[in-house]
Amino acid sequence: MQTSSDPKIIVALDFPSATPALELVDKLDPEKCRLKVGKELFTRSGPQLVENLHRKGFDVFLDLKFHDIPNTASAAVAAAADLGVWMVNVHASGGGKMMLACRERLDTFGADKPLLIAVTVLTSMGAEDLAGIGITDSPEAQVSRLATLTRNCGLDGVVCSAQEAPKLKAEQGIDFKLVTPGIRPLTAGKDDQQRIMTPSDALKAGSDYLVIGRPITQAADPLAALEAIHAEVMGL
Ligand SMILES: O=C(O)c1cc(=O)[nH]c(=O)n1[C@@H]1O[C@H](COP(=O)(O)O)[C@@H](O)[C@H]1O
Repeated sequence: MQTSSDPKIIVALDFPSATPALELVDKLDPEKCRLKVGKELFTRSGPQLVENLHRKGFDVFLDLKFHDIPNTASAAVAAAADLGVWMVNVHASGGGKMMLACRERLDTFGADKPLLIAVTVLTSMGAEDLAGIGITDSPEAQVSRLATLTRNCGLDGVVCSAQEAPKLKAEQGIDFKLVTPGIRPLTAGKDDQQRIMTPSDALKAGSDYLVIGRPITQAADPLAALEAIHAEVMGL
């Protein structure tokens, strides 16, 4: 499923339960943003909440970052497709066999299947964090490696930092979708993110979709925060 417009902003509904999430959602316009349901909210409120968001007219990115053996991960993305979500993700570090199995399984769903994307290097990680898990390449090099693997497995794009977007667009081509969290307006704090960029700079760098959570959800006036970001990116 997809709305008629193609909103670039994906609001991360990182709330502890459905009630505060829906309080915000009821003020939002599905023509201006999409919604992301992640691990916390899905674990509490599950498929019923996703169905509710669909009834309200929103595209949903189900962000459960599957990372498992090919059989289990591909069954999980099929369950996401049954829910009718717009986008679903896996961890590229789950490897080529896992991603190929997910691709093949989703292809059985025909034209309405969700976009399938892979997380490269989490935007909360820097070079030191990578070294801690035995990866001595820079985040940029590791993102490129995982993006190439992802594209070779036929996935639709990757989750990465907007800092890597120019390089990835050049390497992977214009149609390979770049979904970028770690978006911070100049006035917002960094929180636990490391590889960050402002909304307008991210779009200029080549991001296709901006994932934005706390700068909107924790703002004193979330709707005003979203409107300000929307105005910033619409001017581009
Ligand atoms: O897959 C994601 O959405 C994701 C990948 C990544 O590398 N970094 C990242 O922050 N995210 C998600 O994007 C959102 C960012 O939220 P804020 O940091 O509050 O804007 C969170 O819901 C994260 O789970």
